[in-house]
Amino acid sequence: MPVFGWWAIMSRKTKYVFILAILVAAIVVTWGRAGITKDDMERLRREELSSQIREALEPLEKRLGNLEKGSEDSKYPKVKFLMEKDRKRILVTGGAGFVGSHLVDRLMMDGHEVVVMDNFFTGRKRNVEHWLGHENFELLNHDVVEPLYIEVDQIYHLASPASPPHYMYNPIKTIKTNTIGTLNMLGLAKRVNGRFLLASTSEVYGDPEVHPQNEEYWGHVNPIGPRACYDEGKRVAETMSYAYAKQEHVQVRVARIFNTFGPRMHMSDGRVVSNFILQSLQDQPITVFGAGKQTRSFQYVSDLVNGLVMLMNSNISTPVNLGNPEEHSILEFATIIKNLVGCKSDIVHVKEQEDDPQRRRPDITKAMGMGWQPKVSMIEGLNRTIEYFRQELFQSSHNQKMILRPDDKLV
Ligand SMILES: O=C(O)[C@H]1O[C@H](OP(=O)(O)OP(=O)(O)OC[C@H]2O[C@@H](n3ccc(=O)[nH]c3=O)[C@H](O)[C@@H]2O)[C@H](O)[C@@H](O)[C@@H]1O
Repeated sequence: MPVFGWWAIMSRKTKYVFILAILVAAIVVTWGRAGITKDDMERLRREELSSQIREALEPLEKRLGNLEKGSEDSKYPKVKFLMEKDRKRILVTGGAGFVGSHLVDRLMMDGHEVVVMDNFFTGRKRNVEHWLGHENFELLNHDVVEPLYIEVDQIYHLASPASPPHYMYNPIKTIKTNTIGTLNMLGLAKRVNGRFLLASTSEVYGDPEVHPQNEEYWGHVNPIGPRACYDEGKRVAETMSYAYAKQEHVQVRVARIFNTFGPRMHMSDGRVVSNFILQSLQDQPITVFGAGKQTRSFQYVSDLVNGLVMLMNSNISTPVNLGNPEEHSILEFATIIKNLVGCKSDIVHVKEQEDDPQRRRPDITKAMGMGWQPKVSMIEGLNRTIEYFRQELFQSSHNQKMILRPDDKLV
């Protein structure tokens, strides 16, 4: 039907409504065109676009935030939170060394503030690298032979080379470290009224005539032999500690540490455990010095660390042996390591060392009296250490450095 036909049959009222609707539509279109400019359209388009981008980015930002938070949490091993009154400021001299770094891990994880002082002669930055930047941690490149003025509550004085080839390498420096270095640290303990723990050694017993060695034994040391720089250095360090205790009322603790081993020993440490393990892992001859009848008793490093912390916080001011009494001849020990590694190395006998102590085993009755005893068996400790050196060899052959954190399975 033509349009005019419709118009003809529409009622008058419908015609008015129809005309009104057309007018309103025309006005809206004209006003709309005049009111919304091109710029407005562009702005609206941009706003729409940015809100779409924001919507798309929001979940990504959230995920990124979570990832950052996660990596922040796991950047450092977990430390306890200690109230101000319980938190101590603790100096560890030689804190980047083998034993020192394990002690630092323990003190950090217990929630204390730890200052590590090391001259990096035998210590390595990578032993404490996992704490760099932590608010409770400070690393000082400082030689203990120079005085240090800081404020601390406790001092663990471990600074000194401890492996025979290292301490014999520069005997005068070893003597200075153990005498002047110890005097400096005792002076600091006196000034700040702090507690001082000396890492002494089973070497104060020399080549012992008493077996096993208890703390009452005065020792049998050659004062002019090749080991004297260390043995006599530690003996006079003990003497100085008790002089400061008597004269200046410094609170001193003395740990006589017996042979200790574990991860983070230096590849060129030169002591028997690292030598035998590295030789076995590389199918090289295992070098027993002399006939190998001399004995040693080996403790795992975590047991030593427990003992050091316990002793520091005990009220025992006289010397305490810390060691594992399980005794083996060095020849037996070579066979044990060879079997654990499962290698083809030959055991060879090379020239014996001058003044090498023939028997060594701690009497730990006194340490047990303070509630301490070794928990890690020699075999278990050796397996962990073998694994550590296996990884160390692999990484160094790939030009990578081995960093062992306390929350890694090995420790
Ligand atoms: O490990 C330690 O904690 C101690 O190590 C040394 O004392 P030492 O018992 O002579 O340590 P090693 O050099 O490991 O020697 C142990 C025995 O193994 C022998 N050895 C060592 C190395 C080697 O390749 N082959 C070998 O037969 C040595 O002659 C010695 O009889 C230090 O002098 C101590 O201060 C330190 O506390």
